[in-house]
Amino acid sequence: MGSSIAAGTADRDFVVVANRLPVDRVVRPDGEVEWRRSPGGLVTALEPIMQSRDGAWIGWSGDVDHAPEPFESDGMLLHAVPLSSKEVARYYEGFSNATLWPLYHDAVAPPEFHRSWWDTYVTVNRRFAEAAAAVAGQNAVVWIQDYQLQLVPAMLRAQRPDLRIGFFLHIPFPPTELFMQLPWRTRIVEGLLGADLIGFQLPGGAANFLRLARQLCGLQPHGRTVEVTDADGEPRVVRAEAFPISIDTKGMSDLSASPEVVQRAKELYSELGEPKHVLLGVDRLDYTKGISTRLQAYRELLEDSSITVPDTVLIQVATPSRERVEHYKALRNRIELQVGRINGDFGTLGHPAVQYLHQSYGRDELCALYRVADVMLVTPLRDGMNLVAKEYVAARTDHGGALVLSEFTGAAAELRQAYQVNPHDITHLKETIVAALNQDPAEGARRMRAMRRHVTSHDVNHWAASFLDSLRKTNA
Ligand SMILES: Nc1nc2c(ncn2[C@@H]2O[C@H](COP(=O)(O)OP(=O)(O)O)[C@@H](O)[C@H]2O)c(=O)[nH]1
Ligand SMILES: O=P(O)(O)OC[C@H]1O[C@H](O[C@H]2O[C@H](CO)[C@@H](O)[C@H](O)[C@H]2O)[C@H](O)[C@@H](O)[C@@H]1O
Repeated sequence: MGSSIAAGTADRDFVVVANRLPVDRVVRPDGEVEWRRSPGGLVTALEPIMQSRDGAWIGWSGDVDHAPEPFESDGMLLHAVPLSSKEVARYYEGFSNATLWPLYHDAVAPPEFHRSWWDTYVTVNRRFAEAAAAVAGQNAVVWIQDYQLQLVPAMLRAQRPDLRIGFFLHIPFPPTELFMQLPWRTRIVEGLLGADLIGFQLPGGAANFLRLARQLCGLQPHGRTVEVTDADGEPRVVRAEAFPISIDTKGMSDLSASPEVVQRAKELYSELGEPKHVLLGVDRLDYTKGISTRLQAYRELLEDSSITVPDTVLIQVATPSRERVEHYKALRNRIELQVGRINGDFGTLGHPAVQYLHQSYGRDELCALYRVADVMLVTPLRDGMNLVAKEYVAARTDHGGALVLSEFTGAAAELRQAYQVNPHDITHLKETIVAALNQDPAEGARRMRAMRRHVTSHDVNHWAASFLDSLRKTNA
C-alpha cells in the first residue's frame, strides 16, 4: 500500500505529529515490504479530516536505523521520522517510558532520571518539530500527540509562528507535587506552552498544568487560559482544557453485531466448556493496569470458594508491550508466577482457572471475547482514559455483561453506571466482582444501556471535532 513521493513540500493543511505512524511494516512472504494500517480510534477519527484537508501524519515507523521515504497512503502523506537504536533506548524506552510514563502515572513504579535520556529526548523532539515545519503549509493546523513529544509545540512555534498548534496528552498529567520531581520540569511546561490549545483527558490534568505554569513560569492563569509572550514580543493565549478521548463506537458496535463475531463468540463459549461465569481482562502488559491486584482478588475468591473452577474462568489477554524496559520485564515475571500458582492450586485437568494469553489478537477475536465476558475487569492503578472499558460497552449490543471499572481511570468520570472500585482495596474489589457476577439481569441491562448512550454520543469523532473546534477559536 502507498506510493513514494518527494519529501519537504510544505503544503499540507492539517498535520498530525505522533510518536508512531498509523501503519505497521509487514514483510510479505515474497520479501516485499508493505505498510498496513494499524487499527486505532485516532486514525479512524482523523482519516476523514486528513482526506478532506490534504493531511499528513508524522511519526516513527517502529523500525530502528531506517525510515521509508515519505509516501501517500489512504489520502494522507505519511512522513517517517528515523530513530537510531541508541535513540530508541534513550528517547522511547528511557525518557518516555521509564521516566515520564511512571512519573505521570502516580509514580506507581519509581521513575528514573538520566541526563543522557533527557538530551536524547530533546534531540528527537527537535527532529519531529523540523519534520512538521517542513511539511505544514502556511497557517496550517498541526496537532501534536502525547507525552513523547512535549517539547515539539515550542520548538515548532519558534520555526513556524504562522501555524495553529494543538497538543493532546493521552496519559494523566500528574499533581504538581509529583511533577516537581522532574529535573527538567520548567522545560517541559515551556515546551507545552508553545501550543495554542493543550488538551487533557480530565479537567484535573488541565488544572495541574495551569498551576505549574504559575509556579514554574510565573504566569497568571485566568480560568482555563494563560497569556504568554512569544519571541517576537507578541502576546498569545494558551488554553488548557479537558477533551476525554473515545472510540469508534459505531464501528465496534457494528463489528460486534456482525454474524461472524456473534458466531465466533458462540464458538469461544463452547471451547471454554460453557462455564457459568466468564471474566475478562484485556490490557497491554503494563504495571499501571492493575493486573496483579486483579489476580490477587481472583485468587482470594477461589480460596474462599466464592467462585469455583470449572464454573468460572478468567481470561487475561496481556498484550506484549515495551518488552526491553526493566519494569516491564519484572512485571511479566511477577504476573506469570501469579498465574502459574493460581492454575497450579485451583485448575483442574483441561480447565485452568486463568486462561493467560501473552499475545496480540485480531480485532474480531477481541470483539468476540467482549461478547462472551459476563464481567469485564478494568482495574488500573492509574490510566489516562482506558479505551478497553469503552470498547466493552460498545460491543455489548445485547445489553448484557457487567463492567468493573477502577475509579483511577479517565473512563470512570464518564461511565458512572459501571461497578466502580478502588483497586487498592482488595476486599472491596472482591465484593464488587461478586456483585457484578450476580447482578440482576434487568439492572445490568439498565446500566449497560445508560453507558452505551454515553459512548454513542461521545465517540472519537466527537472528541476530535471538539478539540479542533476549540483550537480554531483559540487566538482566532
Ligand atoms: N487488536 C488488538 N487490540 C488490542 C489488543 N490488546 C489491546 N488492544 C487495543 O489497544 C487499545 C488499548 O487502549 P487503552 O485501553 O486506552 O490502553 P493503552 O494500551 O494504555 O492505550 C484498545 O483499543 C484495545 O482494543 C490486542 O491483543 N489486539
Ligand atoms: O506506543 P506504545 O509504547 O506501544 O504504547 C501504546 C500507547 O499507550 C498509551 O495509551 C494512552 O492513550 C490511550 C488513548 O488516549 C488512553 O486510553 C490510555 O489511557 C493511555 O495510556 C500512550 O499514551 C500512547 O502514546 C501509546 O501509543
